[in-house]
Amino acid sequence: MDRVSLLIGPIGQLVTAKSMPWRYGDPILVLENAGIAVNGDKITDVGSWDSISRKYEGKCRIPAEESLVTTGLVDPHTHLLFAGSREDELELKLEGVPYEEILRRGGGIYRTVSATVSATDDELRRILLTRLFEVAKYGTTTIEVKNGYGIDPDQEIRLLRIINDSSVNAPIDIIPTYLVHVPPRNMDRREYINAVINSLDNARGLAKFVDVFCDEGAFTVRETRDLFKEALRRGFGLRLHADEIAYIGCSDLINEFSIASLDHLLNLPEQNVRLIAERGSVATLLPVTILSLMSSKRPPVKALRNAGAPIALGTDFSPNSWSLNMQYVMELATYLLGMTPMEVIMASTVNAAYSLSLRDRGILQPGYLADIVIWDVPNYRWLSYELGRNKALIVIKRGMILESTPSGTIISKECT
Ligand SMILES: N=CN[C@@H](CCC(=O)O)C(=O)O
Repeated sequence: MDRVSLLIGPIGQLVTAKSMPWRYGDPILVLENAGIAVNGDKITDVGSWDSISRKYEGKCRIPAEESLVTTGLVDPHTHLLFAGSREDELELKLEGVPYEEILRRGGGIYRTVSATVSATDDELRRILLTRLFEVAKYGTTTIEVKNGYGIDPDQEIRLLRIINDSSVNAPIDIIPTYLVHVPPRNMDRREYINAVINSLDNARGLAKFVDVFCDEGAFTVRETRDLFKEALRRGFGLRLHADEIAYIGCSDLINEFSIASLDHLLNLPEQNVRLIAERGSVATLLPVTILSLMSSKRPPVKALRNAGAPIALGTDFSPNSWSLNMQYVMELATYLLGMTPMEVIMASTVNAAYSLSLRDRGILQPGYLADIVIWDVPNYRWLSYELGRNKALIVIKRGMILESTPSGTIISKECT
C-alpha cells in the first residue's frame, strides 16, 4: 500500500472536468462513491473509493459520504485592493443615475482612488488580507487581484507591491493584474498613457497580466491598443474589460491581440462571440455587476455556448459590486443568466483557471494541485440551486486544510 498525506473518501459525488478549457457539451467526470488520494500539495489519484482505499494508506482521512466534492473555486476578476466604500451611491443608482454619470461627476472609481491613495501600506495590507481570508471560507482557492485605484502610475506600482507582499500570508494563491482603470481628470490623456507605459517596466515581476477598462467614460480602443502593444512587448498576458457600459469597439481588439480573457460583455456584438471562440480566448461573465449596475442587459450566454467559447465566472468584487462570494456568483449565473448547474461549476473552476493561464489546477486528476472543496450539499445541482448560504464545508489548499479560528481568520494545518 502506498502512503499518502491525505485520503478523501468515501465521497458522495465527485465532479470534475476532464480537460481544459471546458466547452458546453464536453465530457465531465461524475463519480459516486469516489475517493481522492493527496500527497503533499498534489493529487496522486482519483477513482472509486473501493480502489483508492485498497491502494493507499492516508496519514489522515476525511470522510465525505454526504458531500459533493469539486476542485477549489477560482475567481478570475477582482478589484480586491481598495480603501473605503460607496454605499451612499446606492440611492443615486435607485434614482436612475447611471454608473458612467456618477463617474463623470467625480464619484465612483475616482472617489475610491482618493480613499485608497490616502491609506497607508499597512492599512491596505490589512484590508486585503481580511478579504482574502473571507474569500477562502467560500471555497475560492485561487484569486486574481487587480490594482487600479491608484491612477498615478507610482501609486499603481505601490498597490501591485502590496498585492505581491500579501501573497506571503495569504491562505490562497493570488494572481496579480496591472489594471489601467480610468484616465486621471487633471492630466492630458496622451501624457498619462505614456506615463503608464513607462511604469510597465517597473511592473515586471509584479503582475502577470495587463488589463484595460476599455469603455465609454474610460479608455478608447486606440488607447487600449497602444497599451496592449507595449504590455505585450514586455511579456505581460492581456485581459480586457470589454463592452460593459456600451459597445465602442473594444471587443474588436480580439482580432489584433491574443487576449486571455474578455470580461463583462453586456454589449458584445454577435460577430465577436464567434471570434472569442476562434481566438482561444475566454468570456468571463460577472453577474453580481449586472445587479449592481441595475442593468437589464445580459451577456449572450446561449450564443457563446453555441459558438464553443469557454465561459468563466468571477465576482468582480469592487466598491461597486460588493461580494467576495463565488457561490453567490454561481447562483446568479444560474437564475439570472440561465447557465446550467454543471456549466456554472466548470465556469468557476477549470475555465476560470484557464482564463488566468493556469494549467496546474481546476481539475481533479493526478498531478494537479490539491485544491479541493468538500461541500455541504449532496450533489452538483444543489450548489447553484440553494441561495444565500455558505455551502463550503472543508476547503483544502495545496493539500492543507484551511480552518477558521475563533478570531475569524483562517490558518492552514496539516491533518494529523
Ligand atoms: N468597470 C470597471 N471596473 C470595475 C468597477 C470598479 C468600480 O466601480 O470601482 C468593474 O469591473 O466592474
